[in-house]
Formats: sequence, structure tokens, C-alpha cells
Amino acid sequence: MHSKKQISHDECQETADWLMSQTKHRPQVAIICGSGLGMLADTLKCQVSFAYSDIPGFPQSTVQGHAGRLVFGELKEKTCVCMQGRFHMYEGHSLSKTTFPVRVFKLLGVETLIVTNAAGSLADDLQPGDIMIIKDHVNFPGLVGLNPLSGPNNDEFGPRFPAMSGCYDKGLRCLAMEIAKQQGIASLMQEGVYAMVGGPNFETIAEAKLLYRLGVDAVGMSTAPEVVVAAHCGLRVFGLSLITNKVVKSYEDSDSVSHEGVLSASQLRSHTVQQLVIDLIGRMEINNSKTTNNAV
Ligand SMILES: O=P(O)(O)O[C@H]1O[C@H](CO)[C@@H](O)[C@H]1O
Ligand code: HPA
Repeated sequence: MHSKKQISHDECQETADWLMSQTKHRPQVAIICGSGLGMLADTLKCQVSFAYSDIPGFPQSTVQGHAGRLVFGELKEKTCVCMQGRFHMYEGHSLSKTTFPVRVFKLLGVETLIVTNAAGSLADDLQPGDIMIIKDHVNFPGLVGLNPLSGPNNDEFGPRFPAMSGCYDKGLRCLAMEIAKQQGIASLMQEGVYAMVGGPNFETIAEAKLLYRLGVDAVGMSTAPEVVVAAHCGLRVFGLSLITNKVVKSYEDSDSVSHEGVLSASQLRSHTVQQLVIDLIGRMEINNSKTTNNAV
């Protein structure tokens, strides 16, 4: 399953070429929608969309709340491509397959990747309904070698040993916070550290306590591999976690998390996330290289 075989540059190019032959849209911004957040794609104007099953080389979405459509369109005078549904390692895809769309986006000319996810909170001050701007991540699968960049390096995309400090663009993080203040939602928002675990089971209480002690603010089962691949090929990245639940970290707590609960919580705040992302896209500058002071 976690084959070290990388999908080649040519295979990524074939998919990018196929998409460019099917639509005139040439996206500058790509958005990956987290669980229950797919309606972001519905806001695109002049839409052209493709079922993943029709796109050569694309895997299929198997998770409820991930529709499995790639939507191109215009938003605030920027051309965007939106994944209505992402791929997760626990679905059985290789990490190379999981992150394949990110490299296709690079070949389509995308400069900025926006990743969103649903996540459980560990931080005491992050409540369900809050939005966490991802400042940094802990890639637990990556730390033990389950990394989409494992295997021969694809030099056409990036270096063998890419730096990951500053992989979440500081300029975009500041801009998002400024927009949140203007929209009157700053009280819902803070920056924090996202940790990716392999899933598909939610955390045990002992695992939750461990993550809490490590200083992780929110946990989910996605995003980090996409961001690693995006940073490797030089994309500017912005990430948001919508907090859908508190992670149970006490044996006295009888609460229990479920995917259905995650989906209904994310739907409650989907409009707020949507407005934030729309204004961020509207205000971000394209064609600029990454902001200079990018340290976390
Ligand atoms: O990260 P996204 O795709 O938002 O999904 C999150 O929601 C699912 C669990 O309910 C897991 O897949 C977790 O990663
Ligand atoms: O509590 C969680 N744990 C892991 N992944 C998640 N995705 C949403 N909530 C959670």
C-alpha cells in the first residue's frame, strides 16, 4: 500500500495536459476542501467541473463529505481550482497518490495552495466552531518514514531535502487574521499547530493526552502530506482547520466523536470559512514570490 514508487513527472504532466485540453481555465490558486467543506467550490463563477472518475490518473474519493469533483472557476478575479474531496492515507492510497493532485496543480500553473480540514481540538482555548489558522504541523506519519517524498527524488519538482520551516506562509496568515477582524470573526480565530495522525480511528484517551502534552493544538488525518509536497515544489501554502470537536482526553468524559458529528459541525460553520477564504483569495497578491520573513 505505502509503495515507495513515486508517480512520475510525466504521469502528472499527462493529467495536467488532459485537464488543460478540457478547460480554458488556468488556475492561480488551488483549494483543497476538508470534510464537509466542499461547498467552497460552489462559490466559483464560470464553473467547469470533472468527476474524479473521469480524470486520468486521479484516485477516487471514498469518504462521506468528500464529493469527488474537481471544480475550476473564477473567484474575485482570480482563477481557481477546487478539490471537492481530498484523498487520505487511511483510504489505502499511497502517499504519492494522495498528494498527486498537488503536483498536477503545480503543472497547471498554480502558485498558492489553500488547504482546509476538519479537526479535533486539544488546546483548552479552541472550541468546536473555532477556526485555527495553521501555523505549523507535526506530520506523525512522516516522522516514521511515511512521507510522500520517500523514494527517488523527483528533481523536476524540488530538492531531495526540502526545508519545512515556514511552509505555512506568514504573509497569508497575517492577511487572514486581518480579514477575520474586518469580518468580525476574530474571536473565533487563532493560530495553532496541526498534527496529522494516520487514522482512520479517532484517538484513544492516552494518545490524546500525549498529543496535548506535546503542545499540539488540533489533530486530523490529512493535510500534512499535501503541504509537504506543495512546499517541495515551491507552492505558497495557507491552511485552516475548522474545529469540529474537542478531543476526549479524560477517562471521566463520556463524550465520543463520530464522523457524522464532524460533518454536522463543519456544516454549521461552512459559510464562515467560505467567506474568509473568498476574501483571502480576493486580497492575496499573485505572482509575488513568498513573503520574506517566513519563519513560524
Ligand atoms: O482532514 P479532513 O479531510 O477534513 O477530514 C477529517 O475528518 C475525518 C474524520 O471525521 C478525517 O478524514 C479527518 O482527517
Ligand atoms: O478528533 C479528531 N481526531 C482526528 N481527526 C479528526 N478529524 C476531525 N476531528 C478529528
